[in-house]
Amino acid sequence: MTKRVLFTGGGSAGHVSVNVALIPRFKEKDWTISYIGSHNGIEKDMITTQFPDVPYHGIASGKLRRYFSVKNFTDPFRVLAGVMQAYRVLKKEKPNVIFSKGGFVSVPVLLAAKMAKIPVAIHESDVTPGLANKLAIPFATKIYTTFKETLQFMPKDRSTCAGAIIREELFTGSRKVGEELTNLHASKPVLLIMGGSLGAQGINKVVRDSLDSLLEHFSVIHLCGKGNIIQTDKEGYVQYEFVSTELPHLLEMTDLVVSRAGSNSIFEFLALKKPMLLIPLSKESSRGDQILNANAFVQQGFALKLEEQDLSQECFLTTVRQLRDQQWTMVEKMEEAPPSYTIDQMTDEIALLSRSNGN
Ligand SMILES: CC(=O)N[C@H]1[C@@H](OP(=O)(O)OP(=O)(O)OC[C@H]2O[C@@H](n3ccc(=O)[nH]c3=O)[C@H](O)[C@@H]2O)O[C@H](CO)[C@@H](O)[C@@H]1O
Repeated sequence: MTKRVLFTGGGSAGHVSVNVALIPRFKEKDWTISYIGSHNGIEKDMITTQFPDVPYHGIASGKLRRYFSVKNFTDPFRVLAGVMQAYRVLKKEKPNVIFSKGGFVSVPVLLAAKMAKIPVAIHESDVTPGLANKLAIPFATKIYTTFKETLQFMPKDRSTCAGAIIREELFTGSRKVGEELTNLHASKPVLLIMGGSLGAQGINKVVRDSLDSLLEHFSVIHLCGKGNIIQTDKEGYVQYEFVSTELPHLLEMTDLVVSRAGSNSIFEFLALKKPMLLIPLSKESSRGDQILNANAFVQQGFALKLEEQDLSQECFLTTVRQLRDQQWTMVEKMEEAPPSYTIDQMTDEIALLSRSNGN
C-alpha cells in the first residue's frame, strides 16, 4: 500500500518553500500527497500551480495577531472551524505523517492531527520560533530547525537542527537564460534586490531613490512585490513583482544581493554563495526574528546588515560599496559554512516518523 503524506504551511512564501522542495521527492518515491492551506493565501497559488495533481484543501484559519483588532474576537471561532475542517480532510486523506512548515494556517491542522493521532514533523526556519510554531510544539512528534541556536527554545528530546531545506531547482540556473529573460547583457556586475516574498516598501524606496548611483556600477534586478512595479525606462534596471521558474536563472547571473532577512531566502543565497546586504524587518513590524537571522549571518561573515531605521540613501549606498569590497572574503567564509540536511535526508526522516496504519 502506498504511504501518504500531508503538507501544511502558508501565509507567506517562507512558509511554503520547504514544502515545495520536499513534495517532488515524495512524488518520486510514489507517496500519495495532499496539502492543507488557507482559502486565499500565497500557498494556494504556489501549490496548485506547481503541483496541479496534489489535492489542495482550503480551510478557515484565524490570524494570530500581536496587536488589537476586532478580528481577534472572531478569529478563535475561525480557528475552531478550521480544526473541524482539517479533521475531516485528515479522515479523508488518511496521511501516515504530516509535515508542517508553520504559519497560522498550520495551527488548526496540528490540533486536528493530535485528535486523529497522526505523527507530525514541524520545521522552524527562524532563530526564534514563530507564534504558530510555538503553539504547534506540544503537538509535534519531531521538530527540525534551520539554526542551531533555535534548539535552546525547543524540547531537547524531540528536536534536531537540520539546517535549511533548499529546493533543488535553485541550483539549476543558467546565466544565458537569465540574460535572455532580463535582457541584461552588460558587463556590469548584477545586484539582485529581494524584499521578501511580499515585497518591502522601505527597500523599494531606497533602491529607487539610489537608482542612478547604483546603475553606474551595477545592473539591477528588483523583485519588488505585488503591485509595486513603477513606470521607468532606466537602462540596466529590471523589475518583477514575484518570480517563480525564473528565479534560478536570475540568481545564477547575480553577483551581490540586497534582501530582507527571511530565513529561507538568506540560506538560499548562502547555498549559492551570494554575498548579501540584509535589511531585516524591524521590531516595530514583526517579532524581530529577521534581525536575529541577520545577526547570525553577520557574525559568521556571510552578510552586512543595515537596520530599517538607518535606511538613508547615503548609508545604503555606502553599505552597498562595502559589500562590493568584501565580496570575495564573504564568498570564502560561505564555502566553510556547515552543510544542511539534503532533501533525501529530510525525506527519509519524515518517512521514518510515519505510522504504518493511516486511518
Ligand atoms: C513578513 C514576514 O512574515 N516574513 C517572514 C517570512 O518571510 P518570507 O515569506 O519573505 O520568507 P523567506 O525569505 O524565508 O522565503 C521567501 C521564499 O520566497 C522565494 N521567492 C521570493 C521572491 C520571489 O520573487 N520568488 C520567490 O520564489 C524565495 O526564494 C524564498 O524561498 O517567513 C520567513 C521564514 O519563516 C521569516 O524569516 C520572515 O520573517
